[in-house]
Amino acid sequence: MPALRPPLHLAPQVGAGLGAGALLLGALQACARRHPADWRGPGMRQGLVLWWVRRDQRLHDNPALRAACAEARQRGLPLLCLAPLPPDGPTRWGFARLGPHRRWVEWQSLQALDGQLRRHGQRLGWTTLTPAQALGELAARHRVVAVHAQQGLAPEEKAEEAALVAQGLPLHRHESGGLFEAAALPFARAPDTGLPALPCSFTPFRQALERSQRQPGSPLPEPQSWPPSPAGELPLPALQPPCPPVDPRSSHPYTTPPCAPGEAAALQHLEAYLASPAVPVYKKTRDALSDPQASTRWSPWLATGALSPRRAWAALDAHEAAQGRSEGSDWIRVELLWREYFRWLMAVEGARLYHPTGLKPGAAAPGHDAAAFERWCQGRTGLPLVDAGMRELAATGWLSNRLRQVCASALLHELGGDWRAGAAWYEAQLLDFDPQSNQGNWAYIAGYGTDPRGGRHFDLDWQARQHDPQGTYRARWNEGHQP
Ligand SMILES: Cc1cc2nc3c(=O)[nH]c(=O)nc-3n(C[C@H](O)[C@H](O)[C@H](O)COP(=O)(O)OP(=O)(O)OC[C@H]3O[C@@H](n4cnc5c(N)ncnc54)[C@H](O)[C@@H]3O)c2cc1C
Repeated sequence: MPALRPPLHLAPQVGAGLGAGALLLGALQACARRHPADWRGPGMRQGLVLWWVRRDQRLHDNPALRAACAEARQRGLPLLCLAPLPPDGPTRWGFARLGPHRRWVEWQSLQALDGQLRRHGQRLGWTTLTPAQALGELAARHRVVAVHAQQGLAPEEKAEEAALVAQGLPLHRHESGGLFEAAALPFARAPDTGLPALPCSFTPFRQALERSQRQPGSPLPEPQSWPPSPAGELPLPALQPPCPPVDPRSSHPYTTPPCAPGEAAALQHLEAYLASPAVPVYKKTRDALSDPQASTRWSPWLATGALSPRRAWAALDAHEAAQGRSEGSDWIRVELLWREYFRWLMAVEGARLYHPTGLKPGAAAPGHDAAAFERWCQGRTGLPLVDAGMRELAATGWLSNRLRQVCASALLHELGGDWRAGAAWYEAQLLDFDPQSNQGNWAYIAGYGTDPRGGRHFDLDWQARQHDPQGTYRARWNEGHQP
């Protein structure tokens, strides 16, 4: 086996942290030089099976991982688990695509997955190269007999898959990350794509599911038997980004164990939340601005895939079986169905969700006031509730659902900003960034999505009186700041 060649291209280096470590294949090469035997093992000559890790960073309920393990074992080949990091680089709006909180959380989530895999004699390799670059490089040196991966939904994810297929890589896509597979939905499916004929808004989607009485599939168990990892050391370059300072006001301190990224913390949190008295009152508390018990806080783990939504749904079933159904448990399911709806909307509409007028081609295109957008990002709009929210987001990577709506509405309606710029800012900042939920919610509020009322304009004074009557939240985040 020849030593690994230098990478064809290196991912762009943006700032410090992960961007500065865009050198996996460089490190692979160095590793191969240090361990010349490592990448010449019989397994590698005969071939290998790959699990391409995407937004499914877990061992439980993971069809792609299970298929990769089964195929590797059946063929007697090693399994390589490889995770290209999320795309980084400057956005068209003038800021980096990965903000410091998300960057660190993405990294920690992979570290946690590596820890889980090591319990089974496996390890995780990662790269800041694109999937096509990284897997192409691998395939140039090793016989990659199969690549198993979670099926992508967003246009960028689909383009990544197309680039692998164009290189002749044997890609197997697995539906995962949602509650339902396409075939289990109660809607007709397009013969060419297999995609469902989705109702035009959320309520008929939910009602059709309720009428059909269809339930999400049961979560799959972890793989029972594991193939060997490729012989020798996996290249694990030291890419760790700096840990952002923990703001003592954070309501989701992701550097502390209960909120830490990864599957183990996700499952512990799921259990703890459902064992708490928070579930029955969820519908009444969910709009709170900063109380960590007010809503489930499952989204950061759902976003990386450390938690499967089917596992969360099944845990709710078990909770109800033991403690009874409640308004709160019903409503958590409704919210999980919102997530599901936006997944299918992205699958069906794809790139249209990124057009200036989204799903409303005849509508007036949004304007954009760049200076006002900048003030919005920095929390200097002079609108106290919005400024407080935007400061919390920048300082902690978290924002309650209510404030996500309020701040989005203010950007669009008070500040004349483009909804796509707002969506890009949330993408960079949110710990729980998820392409479907983010783009779908932004389009909805902007009136370019599936809101039957044509978009939302929140009355800021009313929102402040209703959700921050004493001004505590505004004081917490605005004190000491000039607008
Ligand atoms: C403009 C805007 C952008 C958003 N961007 C994201 C995003 O990038 N990632 C993300 O996960 N959520 C996003 N949301 C949805 C929602 O704000 C978060 O899912 C929720 O605040 C997460 O907190 P939680 O886990 O405590 O939610 P809960 O209130 O406990 O809800 C339980 C789960 O249901 C799902 N859910 C709840 N509300 C929504 C919703 N409106 N749309 C889709 N799914 C929902 C989430 O998976 C959530 O974890 C966005 C909402 C808005 C208005």
